[in-house]
Amino acid sequence: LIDLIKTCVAVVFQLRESYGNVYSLFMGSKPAVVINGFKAMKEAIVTKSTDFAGRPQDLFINDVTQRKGVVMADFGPMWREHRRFALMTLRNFGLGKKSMEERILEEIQYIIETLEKNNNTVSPQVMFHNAGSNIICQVLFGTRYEYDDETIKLIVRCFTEITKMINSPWAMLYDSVPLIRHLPLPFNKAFEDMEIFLNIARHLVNEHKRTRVSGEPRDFVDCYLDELENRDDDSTFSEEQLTRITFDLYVAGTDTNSEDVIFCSYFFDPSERCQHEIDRVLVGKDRVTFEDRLAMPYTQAVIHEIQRIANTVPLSAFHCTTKDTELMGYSLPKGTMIIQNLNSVLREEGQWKFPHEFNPENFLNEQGEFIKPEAFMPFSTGPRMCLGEGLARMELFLITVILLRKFEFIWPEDAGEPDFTPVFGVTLTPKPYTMKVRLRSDQ
Ligand code: HEM
Repeated sequence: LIDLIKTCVAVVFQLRESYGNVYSLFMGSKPAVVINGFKAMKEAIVTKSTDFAGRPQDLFINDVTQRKGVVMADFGPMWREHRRFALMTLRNFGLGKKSMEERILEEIQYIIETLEKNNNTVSPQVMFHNAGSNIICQVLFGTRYEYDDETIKLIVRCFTEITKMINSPWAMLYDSVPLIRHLPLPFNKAFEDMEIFLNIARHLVNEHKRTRVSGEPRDFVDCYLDELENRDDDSTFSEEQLTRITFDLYVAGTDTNSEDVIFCSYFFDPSERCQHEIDRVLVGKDRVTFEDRLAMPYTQAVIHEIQRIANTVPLSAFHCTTKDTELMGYSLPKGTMIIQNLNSVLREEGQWKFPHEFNPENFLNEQGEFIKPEAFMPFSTGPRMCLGEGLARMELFLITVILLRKFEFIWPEDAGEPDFTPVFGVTLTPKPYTMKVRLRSDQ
C-alpha cells in the first residue's frame, strides 16, 4: 500500500517535468488537474480564490464524513460559518480562562517528565503523537489523557484505520464502481470506526451539557454549545455538526503534527546554534513564552526550514472548482478536482536561496533577521488554508525551545545511519526511530 501511494505521489511530482505547471491526470476513474509552482498556485488559490475553494463531493471520504464538519465540507454557508467560528475560538480569547499557550505548556511538562523518567532512549514519534493528541483534546474537550489511556488508544486506532482506508485501493474501487458500495467489503470498516469516534464525541458532548455554565466556556465544545444557544433554528450549527467538527479538528491537528520531524533535524548541525540563541535570550527566565520567538530569528529559521523540507502534507487536501473558470490560459469547468502540489512550491528554484538542501539561511536576510518568503506554504494558502496554523506554530516553537533548552538528543551509535525515507499517508512522516536523550550538562 505504502509503495502504491509513494508511486502516486512520485508520479505527480515527475509529471511536472514533462507537462509543465498545470496538467491533468486520472485518479482512478476521476479526472483531476494538478497545480505546480508558485505562479500557478497563486493565480488559482489566492487571486481566483473562491473559484478554487470547493472540495470534491463524490469520493469515499465524503461518504465517511457525510459531507459535514469543515475539512471536507463544500464551499458554502455551512463551511464558511464553521470555519469562521473555529478560527475565532482557536484564537486565545475564545477558550475561556485557560489560554492556548497555557494548555500547550502544561502538556510539555508531561513530555519532560516522560523524558526524565526514560532518561535513556525515546521514540519521538510515539511521544509527540500522544502529546499532539492531548493538546488538541485539551482544546476541544478540556481534558488530557494518560499516554496509555484506553479511550485515547481507541480514538487513535479509529482515525489511523480511517486514514489508512481512505488511502487504500479499496477507496479507489469504491469511487470507481458505485455498484459495490453496499457489499460487505473492507471499506465498511472506515464507517464503523467513524461511528466509534462519533459515539465517544457524543458522550463527551453530553457530559459537557450536564456540567457547563452558559456563557463561561471551558473549551471548544462549551463555546460551540454557547453558540448553539444563541443561533436560530435554521442555522448550520447543530449537535451533529459539533461531533463532526471535533473529529476534523482532532484528525487535522494530530496527524499533521510535525514535532517528531524536528528530531530528524538534530542530525543536521544547527541544534547547537539554536541552543546558544535560546540560552542567550532566556537567560534568567524560568518560562518560555511564544513572544520570545521574536528575539530568536535563527531558531525560527530552523523550525521553518524543517517544515519546508519535511513537507508533511505534500498534496494539500483536494480542492474543487466552484464554477467554470480559467487557470494559466486553460479552461476548467465547474466541479474539476484540483490537486495542489505544495512540494513543487516549497522547493522551487527561483523562490529559495537553497531550494534543494536543508539550510536555515532560506529564512534569514543579510542582517540575520527572520524573513518568510511568500512561497512558504506548508499550510497551503487562500480561503481554505489550514485553520490550525496558529496552534501548530505555537506548539512547534514552544516544544522545540523548551526541549532544546533542557535536553540533548543523540542518535544511538549502534543504530546505523538514520533513514530519512519518508512514510507516505495523507501526510509524510519519517520512518520510526528511537533516540538517546540526556539532560544538558550546563543546565
Ligand atoms: C504542522 C501542522 C499542520 C500542517 C502542515 C497543516 C497543513 C494543512 C493543509 C496543507 C491543509 C489543506 C489546506 C487547503 O485545502 O488548501 C490543512 C487544512 C486544515 N487544517 Fe491543517 N495543518 C497543520 C495543523 C493543523 C492543526 C493543529 C489543526 C487543528 C487545530 C488543523 C486544522 C485544519 C483544518 C480544519 C483544515 C481544513 C480547512 C478548510 O477546509 O477550510 N491543522 N492543513
